[in-house]
Amino acid sequence: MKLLLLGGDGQVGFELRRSLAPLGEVVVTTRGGTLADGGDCEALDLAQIDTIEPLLRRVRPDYVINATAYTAVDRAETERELAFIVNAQAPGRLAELCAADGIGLVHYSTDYVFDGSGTRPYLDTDPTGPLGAYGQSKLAGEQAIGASGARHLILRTAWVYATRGGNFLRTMLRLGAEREELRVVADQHGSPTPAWLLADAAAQVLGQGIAESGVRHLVAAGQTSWHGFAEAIFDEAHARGLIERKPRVLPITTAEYPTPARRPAYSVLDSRHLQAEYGLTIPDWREALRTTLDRDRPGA
Ligand SMILES: NC(=O)C1=CN([C@@H]2O[C@H](COP(=O)(O)OP(=O)(O)OC[C@H]3O[C@@H](n4cnc5c(N)ncnc54)[C@H](OP(=O)(O)O)[C@@H]3O)[C@@H](O)[C@H]2O)C=CC1
Ligand SMILES: Cc1cn([C@H]2C[C@H](O)[C@@H](COP(=O)(O)OP(=O)(O)O[C@H]3O[C@@H](C)C(=O)[C@@H](O)[C@H]3O)O2)c(=O)[nH]c1=O
Ligand SMILES: [Mg+2]
Repeated sequence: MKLLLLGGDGQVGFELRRSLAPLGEVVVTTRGGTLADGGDCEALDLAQIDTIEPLLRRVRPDYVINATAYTAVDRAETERELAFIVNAQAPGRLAELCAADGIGLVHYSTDYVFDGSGTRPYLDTDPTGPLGAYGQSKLAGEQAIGASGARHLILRTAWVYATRGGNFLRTMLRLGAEREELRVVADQHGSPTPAWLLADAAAQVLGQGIAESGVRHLVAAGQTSWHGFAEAIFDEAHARGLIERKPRVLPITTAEYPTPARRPAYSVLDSRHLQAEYGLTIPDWREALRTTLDRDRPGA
């Protein structure tokens, strides 16, 4: 099997390089054509939409796994156009090309497609209503892929972190080393999900073949708040001797932490559909955090 992985240096893309390798030949792209570890790969800038077709024609993969996205939630409010090109137009074009050539497509989306007014974990089929430009652009990407006719799987996930890359875990460890006290919102609820879980699930799905096209939710089990996640990060990091001292973590409200983009107050996702379809085992978010810290030391 030949796989084309777009965005091999992102949080999820990096883990996909590992998880997809046993399935066959994996051709990897980054924006610049080199990997962060210095290795060579293919170059693809999703914002150059016309360059997608020649790459696909040359590589001729069985599946494309798209791990690229414009993920700067606050910056998307002022770079709306670029967010839509990368998160919606480019995936739409990619899906059209996949449809034409019988290529399967795996893509990732976000809990930020929801408005957060839910009171129980969101199902794949629940109505969306993104609050900000990032969520709107990701939803437009889902819709473009859905309309393309390509065989596809869109894994909607949330609160992704890893020991490398830009994410909440690494932000907390950095700020915790600098300050005695952090203030973290306690009224936004979701499910922190490690990048390795998303990469492992995609590999398992591809090993079996996409059963049915559509959107499927995939997050670690259980739920917490950003404040709860921060406390867990410091507790687990301290227990492993990764940090010398735990900062105080004060619970605050969203109103006390103003940001350019609005975020959903509740975006817990129900992963049971995907789990049943492919027989996946999904760990609890706290157990997944422990596993993550036991696998790798967080990078500086
Ligand atoms: N991070 C999160 O909390 C969540 C992420 N998701 C989704 O999961 C998927 C993977 O995200 P994640 O790994 O966390 O994101 P990262 O931000 O870690 O990685 C995104 C990757 O996309 C690349 N990229 C951005 N713009 C372009 C472009 N124009 N051309 C080529 N490459 C580009 C980035 O490269 P560069 O470094 O060069 O910019 C980076 O390698 C995305 O679809 C995202 O929307 C869903 C829910 C939560
Ligand atoms: C750094 C910091 C953040 N916060 C808040 C802001 C925000 O509400 C929350 C998380 O901050 P972040 O900037 O890490 O979160 P954010 O960038 O919104 O994370 C999102 O990224 C995109 C890509 C997704 O798809 C989402 O699922 C989600 O993971 O914590 C604090 O309360 N205190 C702090 O010191
Ligand atoms: Mg962020």
